[in-house]
Amino acid sequence: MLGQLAMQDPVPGREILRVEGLEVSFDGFKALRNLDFSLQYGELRFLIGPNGAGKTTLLDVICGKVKPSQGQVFFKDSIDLTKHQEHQIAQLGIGRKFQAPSVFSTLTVFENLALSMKQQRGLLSALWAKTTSEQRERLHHRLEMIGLQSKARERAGSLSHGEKQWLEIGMLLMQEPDLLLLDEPAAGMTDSETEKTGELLQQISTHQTIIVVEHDMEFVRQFARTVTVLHEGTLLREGTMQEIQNDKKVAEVYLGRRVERGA
Ligand SMILES: Nc1ncnc2c1ncn2[C@@H]1O[C@H](COP(=O)(O)OP(=O)(O)OP(=O)(O)O)[C@@H](O)[C@H]1O
Repeated sequence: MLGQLAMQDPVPGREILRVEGLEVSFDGFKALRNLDFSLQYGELRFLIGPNGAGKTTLLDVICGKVKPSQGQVFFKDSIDLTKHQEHQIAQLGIGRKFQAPSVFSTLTVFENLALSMKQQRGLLSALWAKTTSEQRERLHHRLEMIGLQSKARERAGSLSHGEKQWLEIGMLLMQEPDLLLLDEPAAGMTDSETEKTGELLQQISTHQTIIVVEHDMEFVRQFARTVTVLHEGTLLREGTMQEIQNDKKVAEVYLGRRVERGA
């Protein structure tokens, strides 16, 4: 059942995700309230908002980490994610990456990717089993995509912070998710690493859909097509970065600060 649903073909121009009337309550405090949000296949959507706006909570609900007190989250039209557990949601095709990279530092880049392949085998048998030529092709394709071909045999622990982040994105891609949820993927990166990360996200979004929670407004300005602004647990504005930057209400909720890098 889960497998069948996960194999539905993406249809560009249609919704992959629809959130309706979402409410999340932590001991009576509403981190999300009456939130409606939708996303089309192939979007690279940036989610911004001041601290405590509810961005992480929204990703937590989508991936099943947090259960809402009200509302629904539909994936691919008919799958209500609120009715599924975290591991089932991962199987359905939603991958989550947290801010800090978590790679196996004593294994090589290649081994990290190989271990992450969508497969039925356990961790150890996956490590020792021979890869098929089709799998090797997929691995090399992802290595090339994340720009780590020349470092395939190096231990992941020796990579720079930026390279570890790309490796983790590559590991996520080995699971072939239809929707990726990324939490500040460029945090702590150098300018050139940040640029490469933006290009990588754009490349990924030619085949998959991405939601990025981001605080770095320069990064958002450079790579966002559509930006969603959350404030106090609900949707404040949605539009291009230019529209968002010129919006008085958005400027207000950022406490009068200009919407600048690190805001
Ligand atoms: N497990 C929890 N228990 C109690 N309150 C929580 C919990 N998780 C989040 N909150 C509260 O819910 C609100 C929204 O938090 P959330 O982390 O989603 O915001 P955010 O927009 O991601 O903020 P930031 O940009 O600072 O990460 C905050 O006021 C936060 O303190």
